[in-house]
Amino acid sequence: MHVVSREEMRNIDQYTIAHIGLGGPVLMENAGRAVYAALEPDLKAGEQVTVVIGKGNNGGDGFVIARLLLDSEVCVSTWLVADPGKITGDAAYHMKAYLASGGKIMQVKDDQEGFRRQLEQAELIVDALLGTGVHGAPYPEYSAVISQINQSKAQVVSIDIPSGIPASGESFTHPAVIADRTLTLECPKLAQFVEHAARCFGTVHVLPIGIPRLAYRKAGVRREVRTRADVVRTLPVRDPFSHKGSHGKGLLIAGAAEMPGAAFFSAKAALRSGIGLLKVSVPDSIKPIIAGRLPETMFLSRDTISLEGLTGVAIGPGLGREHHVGLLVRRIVEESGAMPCVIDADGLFHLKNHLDLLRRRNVPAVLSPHSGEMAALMGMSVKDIESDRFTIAKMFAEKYHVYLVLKGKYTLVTAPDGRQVVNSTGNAALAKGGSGDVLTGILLAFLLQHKQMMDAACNAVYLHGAVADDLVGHTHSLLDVLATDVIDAIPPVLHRLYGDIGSR
Ligand SMILES: NC(=O)C1=CN([C@@H]2O[C@H](COP(=O)(O)OP(=O)(O)OC[C@H]3O[C@@H](n4cnc5c(N)ncnc54)[C@H](O)[C@@H]3O)[C@@H](O)[C@H]2O)[C@@H](O)CC1
Ligand SMILES: Nc1ncnc2c1ncn2[C@@H]1O[C@H](COP(=O)(O)OP(=O)(O)O)[C@@H](O)[C@H]1O
Ligand SMILES: [K+]
Repeated sequence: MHVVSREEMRNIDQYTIAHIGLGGPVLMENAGRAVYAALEPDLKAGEQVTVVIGKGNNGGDGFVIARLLLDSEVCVSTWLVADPGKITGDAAYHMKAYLASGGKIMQVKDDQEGFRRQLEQAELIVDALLGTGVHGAPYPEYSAVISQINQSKAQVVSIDIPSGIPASGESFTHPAVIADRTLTLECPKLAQFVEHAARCFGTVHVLPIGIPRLAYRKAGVRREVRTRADVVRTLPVRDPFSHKGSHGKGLLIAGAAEMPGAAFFSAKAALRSGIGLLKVSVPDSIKPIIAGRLPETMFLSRDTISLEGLTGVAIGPGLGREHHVGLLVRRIVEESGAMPCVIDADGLFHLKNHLDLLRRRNVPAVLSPHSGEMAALMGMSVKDIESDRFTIAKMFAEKYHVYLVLKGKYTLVTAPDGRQVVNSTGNAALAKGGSGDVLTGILLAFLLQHKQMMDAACNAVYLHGAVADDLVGHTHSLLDVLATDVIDAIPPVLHRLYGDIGSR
């Protein structure tokens, strides 16, 4: 499933209309019908449904929905914020069809009191005020209606996007509808994955409206949401005659005297994720603790680290910030140029002023910062990163020729060529120390087993989140999931994914 900016969505619509020949009114009819079909199962006879309509094509969708509601058992009332005489194009076409079907239109500006009463009675509000075409803060008459909708006790369903939200995820301070549910047309817009905007969407359902895939290709969209089907299609399948050397020989350089856990989490997660052989390098002082818990690993002393015979390396979790550690990080990044190298946590800290090392590598490195680490790498604030993460991630990955795993609620993986994949799994149970270390281990193991680095990174992030979802869905709450729980719950999730592979 693609994820688009405002401009990309406009180009996709225009291509479909101009070159595929599906007219705007057809797409609008499809959109309205898809929304009606999504609403229908929950509609109750006699229910008060208020459709609030703006001047543009989002309002046009509203007219189609209102027309279909006319023939249902609900009581529909349709309120217009704009002047009907100013409605043009496809929206005017469907306004006419609505009126000709016996529908009535009220104008908010003509009957403010009636509108207030209507919202008080309403059980369901369909928000078709503003869609992807909004620019800047909603005009005063729209803002007033938005705040009335937000004060109402009715269920609010936004069409395409909660009205007022800038679709490309730009930061904003103006009012926007806070929906209980958003019925997104055709494909998700960037704003759905950007924190401030995302909070306004409620539950999201994406409704196809019949746009062919060719239109996405023509519009040059290279951004997707990872689905379970993508993961099942790309997980590595073991050759029955394979041996331990076939599944990667990795080295994990992690841990410090005061942070032994990080090395343990990454190592155990790598083992649970299928790595063939794992060597671990921790300071001698903590080796006995780690070795006692990880009998499956071999150990390399920090002073004699060599990459010979290895096929991949991960460096960073709990490493510490001393000067000599920085030298080690830079040496490893330079010497591992011909194999995958995951850089996380303190590894990123030490790389901050040496990012050019990344460009000299033959095999792109995989960096897995959270927003704070990304902000430090870029010399920006976390707020700046969060408000423009798609653009910043793309710029960084292209500039330094890396796979960037920008972690967060919707972890975003960006390839060196700018392709982007948004992860859809995971929950706030992962907002706890150690979760990132687990991901580093999964990343290392997957990079050494997948054919394509992008698939490896995306599948690792998907699995990490899916395990947290599985735990919270069955046995845990959002509070009590530990990094060790995530590691221990990898097997049942992988088991089910591999069960599905049987039929691929
Ligand atoms: N053929 C198409 O392009 C299709 C469009 N669709 C719908 O059309 C929407 C996009 O339509 P439009 O591009 O007409 O845009 P919108 O309906 O989102 O709104 C733009 C309209 O609002 C006005 N406007 C812009 N900024 C404003 C502001 N700050 N305050 C108040 N009014 C403002 C503009 O003058 C314009 O008339 C989508 O979100 C989707 O719901 C769907 O019907 C599918 C087909
Ligand atoms: N609210 C959340 N929803 C979904 N995933 C989350 C959330 N908070 C954190 N995560 C995930 O948990 C991991 C945390 O990584 P990180 O901050 O590096 O943790 P640590 O440094 O403690 O190991 C990331 O993969 C991140 O995407
Ligand atoms: K809307």
